[in-house]
Amino acid sequence: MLRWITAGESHGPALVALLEGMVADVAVTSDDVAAQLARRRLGYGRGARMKFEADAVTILGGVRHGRTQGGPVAIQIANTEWPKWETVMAADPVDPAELDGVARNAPLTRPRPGHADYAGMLKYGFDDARPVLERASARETAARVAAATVARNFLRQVVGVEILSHVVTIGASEAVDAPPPRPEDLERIDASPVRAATPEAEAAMIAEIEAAKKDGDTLGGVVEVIATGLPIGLGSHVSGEQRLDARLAAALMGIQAMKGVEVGDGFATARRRGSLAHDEMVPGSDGVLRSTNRAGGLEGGMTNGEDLRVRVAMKPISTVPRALSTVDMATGEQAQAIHQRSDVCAVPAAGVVAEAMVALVLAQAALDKFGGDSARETADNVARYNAAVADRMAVLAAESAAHAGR
Ligand SMILES: Cc1cc2nc3c(=O)[nH]c(=O)nc-3n(C[C@H](O)[C@H](O)[C@H](O)COP(=O)(O)O)c2cc1C
Ligand SMILES: C=C(O[C@@H]1CC(C(=O)O)=C[C@@H](OP(=O)(O)O)[C@H]1O)C(=O)O
Repeated sequence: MLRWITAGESHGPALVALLEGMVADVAVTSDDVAAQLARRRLGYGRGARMKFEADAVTILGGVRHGRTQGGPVAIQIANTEWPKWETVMAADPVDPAELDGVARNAPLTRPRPGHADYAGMLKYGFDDARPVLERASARETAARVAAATVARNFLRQVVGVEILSHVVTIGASEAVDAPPPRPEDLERIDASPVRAATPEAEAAMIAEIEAAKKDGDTLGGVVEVIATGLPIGLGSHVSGEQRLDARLAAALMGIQAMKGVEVGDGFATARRRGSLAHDEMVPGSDGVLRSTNRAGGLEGGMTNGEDLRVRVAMKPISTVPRALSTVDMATGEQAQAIHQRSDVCAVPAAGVVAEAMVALVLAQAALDKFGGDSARETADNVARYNAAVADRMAVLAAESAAHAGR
C-alpha cells in the first residue's frame, strides 16, 4: 500500500515528506522535485514569502543515482528563512531571556477567523496559537508536492498517466467556458500568472485579484485537475473506502482551505434529468465509445477509461489584510486578528497541490491493482491487463461489425 506522511512546521528548519511503498527503478531526481515545487510557488496574488522562499530540496533516502530503490523515499525542503526563526522555533528548550523583547517571539493570543488557531488552542491546551498555525499552514503543501513528484513520475513512466490542472474561477470571475485542457496545454497554462486555460479567463481573474488587493481583501476560487491515460478499473465499487471518488475527495479535502470537491459535472448533474446526466455508450471500432464525459471518468467508484476530471473549491485566504474581528484569548477582549504578510489569492498554487494529491491517490490505486516491486514488473502487469481489455474490446468490435453486416 502506497502511504505518505509529512512532518515539519511552516517556520521550522525544514519540511520532510516520506513516501512508502513505491516500486524500485522509477526515475526521479532532485531537479524533478524542484521543478514541481517551482510550479507551486508561482501565481499572481501570492505574498512576499513566495518571492524569496527557495524550496531547497534534498532527497534524504530511497533514491540512488536518479532511481527509486524500493525503500521509503524521504525528501527534505529546507526553510531558507530559518536563521530568523531559529530561537522561536527551536526544538530544544531556550532561555526565556532570549525570547524577551523580540516581536516574533511574542505569544499569539488573537486567533485569526478562518484559521485553525481558535479550535487548535482549545483542543491542544495552548495559550499561544504559534504551535497550531505552524502546522496548519499551507507551507506543508510543499512537502506533499515533493512526495507526489515520485508518484507522478511513476504514473507517467509505468502506467502512462499524465496529470494537469487549471484554474476555473478566482473570486466571482466567470468560469472558464472551454473544453477541458489536454496534457500538451500544461506548459501554456503554467505560463499564465493565474494558470488559466484561456486569455479571457486570465484577464478576468487578474482583474478580480487586483480589485481584492486594492480593498485589502482576499480571494478563493475553483481549480480543475485532469488525468489522462488511465486504465479502466482503478478503485472499486465493492466498498465505500475503495471507491476512487471517495479517496480522491478525501485527499483533496485534506488540502488546507479546500471546501468542496466535484467529480465530473458534479453539482450540475444533480440538476439534470437522467437522460442528460449520463454518458451513453455506442459501439465503435475499438469496442465501446462515449460521446460525452459528464461523469468525469468515474463510474461506480472506478475509472471507466475516460479522462478523470475533478474540481476543488478553495475558500478565500483566511488572513485578511483588512483584519477581521476576534477575541484576545489572554484578556477576553474584542481585538483585531493578527496580520503580518499573507497571500491575496493562492488558487493557482492550489491547483498544483491538487494535482499532487490526485497523483498520490492514483499511484496508490494503480499499485493496489497492479502490484509489483519494480517499475518493470508493474509495467508488465499493466501491459498484460490492458492487452486483456483490448482483446475483449476487439471481440466486441468484431461482433458489432458482424451484426452491422447482417
Ligand atoms: C497554497 C496555499 C497557500 C495558502 N496561503 C495562505 C496565506 O498566505 N495566508 C493564509 O491566511 N492562508 C493561506 N492558505 C490557507 C490556510 O492555510 C487555510 O485557510 C487554513 O489552513 C484554514 O483552512 P481550513 O479551514 O480548510 O483548514 C493557503 C492555502 C493554500 C492551499
Ligand atoms: C509558505 C507558504 O505559504 C504560506 C501559507 C500560509 C498559511 O497560513 O497557510 C501563510 C503564509 O506564510 P507566512 O505566514 O510565513 O508568510 C504563506 O506564505 C508556501 O506555500 O510555501
